[in-house]
Amino acid sequence: MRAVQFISQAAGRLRLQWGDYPMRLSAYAKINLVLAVGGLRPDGYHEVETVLQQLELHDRLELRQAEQFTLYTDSAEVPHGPGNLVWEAAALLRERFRCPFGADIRLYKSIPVAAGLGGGSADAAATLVGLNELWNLNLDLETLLGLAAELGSDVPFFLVGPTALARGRGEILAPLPPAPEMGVVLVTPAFGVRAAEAYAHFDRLPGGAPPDLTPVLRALAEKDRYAVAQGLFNGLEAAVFDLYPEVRALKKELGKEEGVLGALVSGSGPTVFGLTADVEQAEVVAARLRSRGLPARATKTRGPSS
Ligand SMILES: C[C@@](CO)(OP(=O)(O)O)[C@H](O)COP(=O)(O)OP(=O)(O)OC[C@H]1O[C@@H](n2ccc(N)nc2=O)[C@H](O)[C@@H]1O
Ligand SMILES: Nc1ncnc2c1ncn2[C@@H]1O[C@H](COP(=O)(O)OP(=O)(O)O)[C@@H](O)[C@H]1O
Repeated sequence: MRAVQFISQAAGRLRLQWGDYPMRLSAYAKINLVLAVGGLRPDGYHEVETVLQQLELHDRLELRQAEQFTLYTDSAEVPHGPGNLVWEAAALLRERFRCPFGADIRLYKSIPVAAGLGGGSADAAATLVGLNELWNLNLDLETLLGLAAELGSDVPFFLVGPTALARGRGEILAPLPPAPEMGVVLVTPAFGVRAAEAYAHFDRLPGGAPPDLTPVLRALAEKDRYAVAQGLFNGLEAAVFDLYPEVRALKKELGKEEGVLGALVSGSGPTVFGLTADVEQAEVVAARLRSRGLPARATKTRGPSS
């Protein structure tokens, strides 16, 4: 892993601001522009090669020093204690570094849960960064990346963003040039899909040809949003469609919309995203879809300094 390359970028990746009290962080969602899935490994994970891109859509966290450790969240869809990735990240730090400290953490969810948008992973990464500051642990990025990988395959990416290539089970990162700014329409059905379920079903289906990542990597380097949209690929998509045919229908609907340059299921789904030239176009498309009763929202890609 080229973790060292990321050290100087660390703090800027998660928007981190704290005055006297409390510390506030934003935890940004992701989409997978490309997700190539390889073989099942002896440890139960699949080899992947994926281009991850952060979005402006984000959860918010507030942290402050306290005697005990407590977690409040405004979402009824995530655990309010153990099992919440915020709780798990804090527990890992406390146990590994024998931290005697407590904290009150408030988590305000905006990223849909179990939607393929990496919300839990983003929250976990933000918690690692926030508590590292709050508790003065002085852990370097390489250490944080290792802890992040223990919490989940996608968590390390959220320490670096906004655009990266991930390999292995998702934890081996290489930076990529930030994507050109694009509008993103998200259509998220009311049900969730677990990553384990999508990968397990992938194993039951016949394998396809592995995609060539070169066009998307070139498109990112050239900041060519049309070529990025042309290169979209998700190896889990067929499994998600097979399990949930309504997701295939949603992708068709979104792909037909004027102004949508390309559409794809994000990660293990069920969110389908559509790329547009800018956020204004994404808002127009999302409003049109909402007027037809579809659960759509607009956001945009996150850039290096946003
Ligand atoms: C599919 C992806 C695409 O970015 O994300 P989501 O769309 O779910 O957010 C990731 O691979 C999900 O990453 P993450 O959600 O962190 O997964 P983990 O908690 O590490 O693993 C959950 C389960 O998914 C399966 N898994 C995960 C990653 C991987 N490379 N191979 C796998 O087979 C395993 O069954 C594992 O037990
Ligand atoms: N802070 C959190 N936010 C979202 N989901 C969480 C969180 N903590 C634990 N989870 C659990 O993690 C699972 C995956 O959620 P999420 O990260 O939103 O989805 P995905 O892996 O599809 O991107 C869900 O079952 C959810 O209950």
